[in-house]
Amino acid sequence: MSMIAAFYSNKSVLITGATGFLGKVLMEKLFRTSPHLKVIYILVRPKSGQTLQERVFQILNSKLFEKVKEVCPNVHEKIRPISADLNQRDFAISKEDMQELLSCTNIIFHCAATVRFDAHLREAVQLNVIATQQLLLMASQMPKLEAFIHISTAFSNCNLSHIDEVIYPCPVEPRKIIDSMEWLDDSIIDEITPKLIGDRPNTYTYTKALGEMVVQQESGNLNVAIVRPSIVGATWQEPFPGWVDNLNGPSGLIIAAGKGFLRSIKATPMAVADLIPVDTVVNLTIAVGWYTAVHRPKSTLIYHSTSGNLNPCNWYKMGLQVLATIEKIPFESAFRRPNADFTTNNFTTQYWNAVSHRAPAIIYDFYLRLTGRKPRMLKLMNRLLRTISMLEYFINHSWEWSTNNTEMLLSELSPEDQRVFNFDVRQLNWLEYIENYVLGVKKYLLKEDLAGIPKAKQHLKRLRNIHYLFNTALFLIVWRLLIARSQMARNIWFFICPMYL
Ligand SMILES: CCCCCCCCCCCCCCCCCC(=O)SCCNC(=O)CCNC(=O)[C@H](O)C(C)(C)COP(=O)(O)OP(=O)(O)OC[C@H]1O[C@@H](n2cnc3c(N)ncnc32)[C@H](O)[C@@H]1OP(=O)(O)O
Ligand SMILES: NC(=O)C1=CN([C@@H]2O[C@H](COP(=O)(O)OP(=O)(O)OC[C@H]3O[C@@H](n4cnc5c(N)ncnc54)[C@H](OP(=O)(O)O)[C@@H]3O)[C@@H](O)[C@H]2O)C=CC1
Repeated sequence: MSMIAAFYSNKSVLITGATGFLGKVLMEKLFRTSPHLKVIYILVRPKSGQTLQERVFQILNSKLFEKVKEVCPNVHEKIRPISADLNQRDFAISKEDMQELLSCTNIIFHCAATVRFDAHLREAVQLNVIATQQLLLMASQMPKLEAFIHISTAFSNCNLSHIDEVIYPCPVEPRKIIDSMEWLDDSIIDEITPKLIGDRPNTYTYTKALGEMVVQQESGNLNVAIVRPSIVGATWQEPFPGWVDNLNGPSGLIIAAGKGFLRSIKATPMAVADLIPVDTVVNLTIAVGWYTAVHRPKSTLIYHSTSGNLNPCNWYKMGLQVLATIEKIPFESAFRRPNADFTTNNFTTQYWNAVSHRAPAIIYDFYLRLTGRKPRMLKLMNRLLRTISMLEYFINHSWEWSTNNTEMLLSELSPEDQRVFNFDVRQLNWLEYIENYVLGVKKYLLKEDLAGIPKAKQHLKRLRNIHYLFNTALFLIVWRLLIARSQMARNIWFFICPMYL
C-alpha cells in the first residue's frame, strides 16, 4: 500500500490554478491514487463565457480524466469549485465559501500564477506576489492545515548560473514593491521595470522570485515547502504519455516547426534543454505535500524539479528528435516542409528570419491577395518571431540546479511510493519521451486524427515538389540575368544547356 496515497485519504485539499496545465494533472493524479480523498476545493473564475460548473464539467469530461472516472466514479462529487478571482481582495470568495475553506482545508497546493513573459509588472506582482501573500494569510487562519506547497519556477533565479535549493533575496523587499504598486501609475512602473528586474529576462521570473521571498517571510508557523520545476513538458507516463494542452514552453515551437513556419531558431545547440515532464513535477509535488505534513521539517525546504544534472539532454538532440518524429508522423496542412536549423549569432538569425520566415510569408500573402483572400501570413510570422525572441533567453543559457532535497525525498519514499509517485528523472528515455511529446501535440493540441497521416505525407511531397520547382525557377532567373551581363556566364550557359535559350 502506498503511504502517500493513504495519507491523502479523507483529506480536504485546496488547489489554486487547478484549471491550468499543471493543476489539472495534479488533480487527476490525486483522485486516481487516493480515491478516498474527501474533497478537492478549487479556486476558479468564470472565463471565456463559461461558468465555473461548465469549466469543471469540461475538465472532467476531457481525455485526461478518463482513467480517474474508472477508479473514482463519483469524482464530480469530490470536486468543489469555489468562485474566486485571485486578483481581488479576499479573492472575491463568498463568506460561506471562505468559512468552509478556513475550517476544512488540510493541504494547500498553490499553482496559480501568470506565466506570461510579457505581463505588465503590476499584473505579475498582483498574481505572483500579492495573491501568494493573501493565500498565506488565509492559510494562517486554517486550524486543520498540515502543509502549504507553493509552486515556483527553477528560473526564479535565472540570473545565476548555479542555483541551490535556497531562497535568494531580491535587492528590493517584496513589501516595498507591493506598496509601490498601489500609488505608482503605469507609466512610472514601465520606466522602473527594467531596473527592478535587473539581469532577469522578464517580469515573470522576477515576480516568482519575489513570491518565494513572500513565502519565506510571511509563512509564520505554517508548514511550507516550495517546488521549483524547470520547463514543464507533456506527460511522460501518466495518465498516458504525451498529454499536453497549452502552447507554453516547447509545445508551441514544436507546432511551429512541424507546420513548417519555424525554419531556424537562435539556440545554443549544446546548452542543456532542462525539460521536465508534467507528471514528474506532479508526483514530486504530491510527495512534498506528504513529507511536509508528516515530517514537518524545521525550515522551508525547496525542491528542484529539473532534469539537467541527473539526466541531461541538449537542444541539438531535442531538435533532431522533434524533426525525426515529425518526418514519421507529419502534421496536417504544413505551410512549408519542416526543417529547422539552429543559428548561433544575431547576424545569421536576422538573415534567416528575412529569407526563411518573412520572405515566404510575403510571397504567400501575395498569392492570397491574387486569389482574392485576406493576407495573414506575415502578421502570423511576426507574432511567432516575437514569441521566439521571448523564449530565446532560455535556449541560449545553461543552468545547474542542485537537487539534494529532491534526492533526499526520493530516498525517504518506500519502494511502492517510488513506483506510484515516480519523480526519478534518471529513468527518462529522452528519445522516446520527445517522440511521445510530438505525437501528443498532434493528437491533444492540434486535435489531428492519425488516420490523416498518409494525406499529410502527400501534402509534404507536394510542398517538396513546389520547393524544387521554385528553386529551379529562381536559379534560371538568376542565371538569365547573369548571362545578360557576363560573357563568361554566357559561355558556360551555352555550353551546358543551349536548348533553353
Ligand atoms: C527544431 C525545433 C525545435 C523545437 C523545440 C525547441 C523548444 C524550445 C523551447 C524553449 C522554451 C523555453 C521556455 C522557458 C520556460 C520557463 C519556465 C517557466 O517557469 S514559465 C512557463 C512557461 N511560460 C511560457 O512559456 C509563456 C510564454 N508565452 C507568453 O509569454 C505569451 O504567449 C507571448 C508573450 C509569447 C505571446 O503573447 P500574445 O501574443 O499576447 O498572445 P497569446 O499568449 O494569446 O499567444 C499569441 C500567439 O502566440 C502563439 N504562442 C504562444 N506561445 C507560444 C510558444 N511557446 N511557441 C509558439 N507559439 C506560441 C499562440 O499560438 C498565438 O498564436 P496566434 O493566435 O497569434 O496565431
Ligand atoms: N508551465 C511551465 O513550463 C512552468 C510552470 N511553472 C509554475 O507552475 C505553476 C502552474 O503553471 P501552469 O499550469 O503551466 O500555468 P497555466 O497558465 O496553465 O495555469 C495558470 C493557472 O492560474 C490560474 N489563474 C491565473 N490568474 C488567476 C486569477 N486571477 N484568479 C484565479 N486563478 C487564476 C489560471 O486560471 P484560468 O484557467 O482561469 O486562467 C490557471 O488555472 C505556476 O506557478 C508556474 O509559475 C514553473 C515552471 C515551469
